[in-house]
Amino acid sequence: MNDSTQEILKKCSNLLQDIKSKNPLIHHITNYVTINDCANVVIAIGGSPVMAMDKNEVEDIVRQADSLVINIGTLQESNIDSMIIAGKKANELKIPVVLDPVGIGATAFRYHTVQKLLTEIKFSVIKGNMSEIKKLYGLKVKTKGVDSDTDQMNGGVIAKNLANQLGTVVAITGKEDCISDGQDLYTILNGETMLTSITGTGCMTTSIIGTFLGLSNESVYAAIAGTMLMGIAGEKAHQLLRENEGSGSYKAKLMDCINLFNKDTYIKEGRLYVEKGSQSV
Ligand SMILES: Nc1ncnc2c1ncn2[C@@H]1O[C@H](COP(=O)(O)OP(=O)(O)O)[C@@H](O)[C@H]1O
Ligand SMILES: Cc1ncsc1CCOP(=O)(O)O
Ligand SMILES: [Mg+2]
Repeated sequence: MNDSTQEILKKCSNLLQDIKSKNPLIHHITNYVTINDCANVVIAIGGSPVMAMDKNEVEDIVRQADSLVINIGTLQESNIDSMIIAGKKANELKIPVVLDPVGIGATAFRYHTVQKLLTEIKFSVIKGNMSEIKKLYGLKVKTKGVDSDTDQMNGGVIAKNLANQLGTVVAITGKEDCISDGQDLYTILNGETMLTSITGTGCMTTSIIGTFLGLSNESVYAAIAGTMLMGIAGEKAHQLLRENEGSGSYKAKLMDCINLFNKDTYIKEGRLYVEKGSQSV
């Protein structure tokens, strides 16, 4: 691990402490499958969630918020205007916005909505699984609902190129997580296959990134800190599983590990690989 890796882990650690002391408010326009889990992870790391979707109130809510999470998991026509109103207001007020394009490859409706969101809103971070980011990048993908493509090949190149194209930070989750601001590439080796045995770990990762964004003006560190937190917590939760305990117990332990994640955890457990811009990926 080189110095710059250590510095980044320290930065993640400091950001987490800031969340705990400042309690940022995170506005979500999100899906009804994982909404409660997303609210709980935000609280577990020290933030304060508010879920508000109606177009009559999103502008008032986002004004009070430190960041905005837009997640299209159960996209409905009525929420598209809300997303655009909230996103534009957030941009105007310089409140960071993160997008999770859940299941973008599953329907034309989701795909065209994301294209519209991209023309109307400037996102600080776009976080998706491999299928979602490949679709956004214009590749042909095998789509099965909101599930991810297990082929993780070229994740680094895709993250970097897409981040460049869209002028944002791109975070791809999977066996390895690839994060890029278009210049540097950060690969997170933390993670645990059991994270895929419960729904919502991707959405929760996005909400955690959103919480970090509420305090950091460097989006790439918010994306690293948020993504790595889920990977490490996933590993720790797995270590705590006893015989005869399955995905239900894993979910409860995951929430505990997210809540008990402390300032030293990044430094002790973080497995991060950094490739600076001049190095080709
Ligand atoms: N094969 C895997 N091995 C280890 N960790 C994984 C694996 N697949 C996904 N993860 C982790 O699970 C979490 C959710 O990622 P992912 O499954 O890609 O998102 P989504 O739930 O949106 O499909 C992330 O923390 C990611 O690092
Ligand atoms: C199952 C499902 N269906 C629509 S949204 C959703 C949750 C997706 O959560 P994640 O992207 O974290 O797996
Ligand atoms: Mg997802």
